[in-house]
Amino acid sequence: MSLSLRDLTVRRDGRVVVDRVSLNVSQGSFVGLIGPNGAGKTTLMRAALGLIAAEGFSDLAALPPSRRARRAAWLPQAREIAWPIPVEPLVRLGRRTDPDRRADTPAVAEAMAAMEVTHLRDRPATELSGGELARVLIARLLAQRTPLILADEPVAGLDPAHQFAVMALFQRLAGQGRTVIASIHDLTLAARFCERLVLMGAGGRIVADGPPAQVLTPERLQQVFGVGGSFLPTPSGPVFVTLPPPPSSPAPAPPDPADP
Ligand SMILES: Nc1ncnc2c1ncn2[C@@H]1O[C@H](COP(=O)(O)OP(=O)(O)OP(=O)(O)O)[C@@H](O)[C@H]1O
Repeated sequence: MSLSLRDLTVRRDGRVVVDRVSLNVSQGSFVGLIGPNGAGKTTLMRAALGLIAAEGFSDLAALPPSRRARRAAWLPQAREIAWPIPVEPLVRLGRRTDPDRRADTPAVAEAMAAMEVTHLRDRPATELSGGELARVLIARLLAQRTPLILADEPVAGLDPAHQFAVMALFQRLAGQGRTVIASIHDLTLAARFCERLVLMGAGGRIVADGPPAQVLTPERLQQVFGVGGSFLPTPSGPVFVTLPPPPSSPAPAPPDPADP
C-alpha cells in the first residue's frame, strides 16, 4: 500500500511547522524520515494519518476512520501506559481493527516473538524497563498486520542488538510488500537500513529526498544538523558516521600594532 501526500501543511499557534510537503511512498519501501529536533517529522506523520488538522491532501487521512485503521498502524513517540495491563492483552489491543478473529492468536504470538517479548507476556506493562516496553509497543504495532506502518522513533531507547533487529525487521517487511515510514535520529541506522531518506529541515520543509548516500552529504549535514559526517569503509560495507562539526577556520590574527 502506498502513501501519497500533496502540499500537506500544518500550522501550530499560527506558525507553519509542516510546509507544503508532497511525498509519494511506493508500496514495499522503507523510508527513513530524518531531521533535527522540531523539524516537523512527528507532525508530518500525524497529519498524514489524519490525527491532526492539516491543509493539503493525504490519501490516508482522506479515508474513513475504520478503513484508515485497517490500512495503517501508528507507533507514537510517547511510550506511556496508564494502567497495569499485562503484556499479552496489550499487544492484543492491536487486533481491534482487523475483523479477522481467527488471525488474532497467531498475529499476537508472531508479533511478540518478533520483538522477543513472549517471555514477558504476563508482566504488567507498567513494570517493564523502557526498552522492554518499547518492544512491546512495536509488537502491538506489528500485531495489527496493516499494509502501512508509520513509526515515530521506533528504535529510541533500544539496545544495539534490538535496534538492528527492529530495523532489519522493517526492511524485511518492506521486502514482503509492506510500506514502512519511520522517523529516526540515528543516521547510521537510517543510512544502513532505509533505501530512501527524507530529510526535513527547519520550518517543516523537505530539503532532500533520495538514497542515503545522496541525502547525507557533508554540506547538507552541516547546513541542517550542524554536524559533519561521512561514509567509512568497514568489513560489512560502508557505514555512515556522524562527526563533530569541522572546526571553523581560525580567525585571522589581528594586526600587530608594533608592525609598521
Ligand atoms: N501541539 C503543539 N502546539 C504547538 N506547537 C507544536 C505542537 N506540537 C508540535 N509543535 C511544534 O511543531 C514543531 C515540529 O514538532 P515535531 O514534534 O513535529 O518535530 P520533530 O521533528 O518530530 O521533533 P523531534 O525530533 O524533537 O521529535 C516544533 O517546533 C514544535 O514545537
